[in-house]
Amino acid sequence: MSAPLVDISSVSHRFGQHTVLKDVSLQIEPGSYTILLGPSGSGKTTLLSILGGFVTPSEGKVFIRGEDCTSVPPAKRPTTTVFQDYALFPHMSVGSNVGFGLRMQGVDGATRAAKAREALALVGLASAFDKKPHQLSGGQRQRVALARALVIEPAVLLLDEPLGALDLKLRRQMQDELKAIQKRVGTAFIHVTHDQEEAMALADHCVVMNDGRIEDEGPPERVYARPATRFSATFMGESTILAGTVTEASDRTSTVATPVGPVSLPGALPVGSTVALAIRPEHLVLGEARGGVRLGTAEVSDVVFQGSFKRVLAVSVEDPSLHFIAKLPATATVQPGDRVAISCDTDQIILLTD
Ligand SMILES: Nc1ncnc2c1ncn2[C@@H]1O[C@H](COP(=O)(O)OP(=O)(O)OP(=O)(O)O)[C@@H](O)[C@H]1O
Repeated sequence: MSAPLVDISSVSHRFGQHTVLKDVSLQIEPGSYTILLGPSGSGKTTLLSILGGFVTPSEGKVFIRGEDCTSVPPAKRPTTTVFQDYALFPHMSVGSNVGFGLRMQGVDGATRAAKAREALALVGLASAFDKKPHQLSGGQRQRVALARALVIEPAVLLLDEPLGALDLKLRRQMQDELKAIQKRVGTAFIHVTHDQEEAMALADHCVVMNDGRIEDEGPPERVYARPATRFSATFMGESTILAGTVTEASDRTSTVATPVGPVSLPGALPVGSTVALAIRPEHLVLGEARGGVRLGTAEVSDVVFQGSFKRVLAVSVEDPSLHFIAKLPATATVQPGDRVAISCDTDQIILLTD
C-alpha cells in the first residue's frame, strides 16, 4: 500500500485546562474527499487548524507527504485553507484575487493571469475575471475563493464549513459542484461540516467526531449502513435505539432481551453482556414484517410530511421511554393516535459496539 498523503499520529490538544482533541490518529489518501463531521465543539475546526498550521498540537505529530509538518507555519506547508467567509479583497478584481497567492510567491504578472484564468475556468467562472467580488452571488464568491486556493496547487485543500453562509438550495447545488471540482483537480480535500447530508453527498471518507475523538470513519455508505457506535448511528442519519441484554447464545445465534421482547441475532455474543441495537427509519415496518421480528406495539405521536416520504414518530406501549422513528411512503395513511404493530427484518438490525 502507498504511504498516506497526510498522517495524523496520536494528536491531542489542550486549550488551557480543556482537552479538545484526545489521541486522534487519521490517515488521508491522495485524491480523496474527506469530511470531518461532528456536532459543535467536537474538535473538527481545531483538527483542521492543526492540519493548516494555525495551531500546534499539545501532543502528537502531523506528517504531510512523509514530512513532519507539526510545527511548520501555514505559508510553508503544502496546504491551503478556505474559510466560510471567503475573505476576498473587495477592491481587487476577481482575477487579481485569484492570482494573489502567486503574487506573494513572486510569480510574474503574465503567468499569474494565465493561471488565474485556468483556475477560474476550473470552477466554471472564466467570464468573471474582470469583475469585482460584489458583482457576484454568494455561491460565485465561494467558487472564487476555491479558485484562489487551488491556483497555488496545494497538496491538501482544507475547507472549514465552506458552504455555511449559503442558503439551503444553493448549498445543495454547491455540494454537487464542489465534488465535481475535486474530482477534476484530483487534490485531496478535507472539509469540516456539522451537516450529515453534506457529509453523505461529498465524502469518499467520512470521519465522525464527538468530544475530541474519532467515533467512526469510513466510506459514508458503510458508516450509514453499519455505524460503529451509538453516537455515529444517531448523528449520521437517525436511528431507533433498543438497549438489551444477551440472555442466550449458541454458535450461530444469540437472543437479546429488550424492553419490547426477545430479539434473535446472528452470531455468538457473550451471555450477560449489554448491547445496543439500532434500526434505521427506512427499515422499521408499521405492521408485521414477513419473516421479521416483532418489536411490540406503539402509538403514533407525530406524522411529518416531507414531500417524497412521511417521517413517523411513535412511542412504544410496552416501554414509553422507547421512541420509534420510521420513514414511510408519502401515500401512507397513518395518523397521530393510531396504534400499530412495529416490526423489522432481522437483517436490518445493527448491533452497536458501545
Ligand atoms: N482558541 C481557543 N481557545 C480556547 N478554547 C477553544 C479555542 N478554540 C476552540 N476552543 C474550544 O475547543 C472546543 C472544540 O472547538 P472546535 O472549534 O474545534 O469544535 P468544532 O467541532 O469545530 O465546533 P464548531 O462546529 O462549533 O466550530 C470547543 O469547546 C471550543 O470552545
